[in-house]
Amino acid sequence: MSYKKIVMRRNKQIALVAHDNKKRDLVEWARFNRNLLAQHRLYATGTTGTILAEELELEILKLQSGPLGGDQQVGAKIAEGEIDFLIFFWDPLEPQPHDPDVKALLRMAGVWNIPVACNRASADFMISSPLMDKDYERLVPDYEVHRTRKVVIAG
Ligand SMILES: O=C(CO)COP(=O)(O)O
Repeated sequence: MSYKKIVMRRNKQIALVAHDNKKRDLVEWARFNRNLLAQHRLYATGTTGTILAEELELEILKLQSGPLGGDQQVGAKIAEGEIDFLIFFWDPLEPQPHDPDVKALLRMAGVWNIPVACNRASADFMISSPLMDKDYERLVPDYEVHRTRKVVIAG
């Protein structure tokens, strides 16, 4: 895999998502880190975003609720290069009606080398990392080979 280096924008674009049993964890974490989060541009799936906007009194760009396509919207934003970090407290103990979308979102983060925090410990490491600094150059996979892939059609 070859990579292109990109200089990251000063204000990072962070997507915040939590399943219902994990919303309390995310809210507590976000309250504690409110001032750090306030320096960035925040996106969230519908219900998570509504709760966070109320709790933090910060502007949050709200997408659809997860089961209605919110995870897919976050995934699309990742593919379009609009999200720098994903904080996704997914529930490891309960199946979701939109599990395929959850998997697809995590897959997009993998495809585009996006840092993902799936719980409070990993979110702590992410938000406190010196790599959040504006000079950090992110490695973006170069998928030119895939884009120009030739498919031989028999017949
Ligand atoms: O279901 C979700 C993520 O998979 C989150 O959606 P809500 O923020 O709308 O609850």
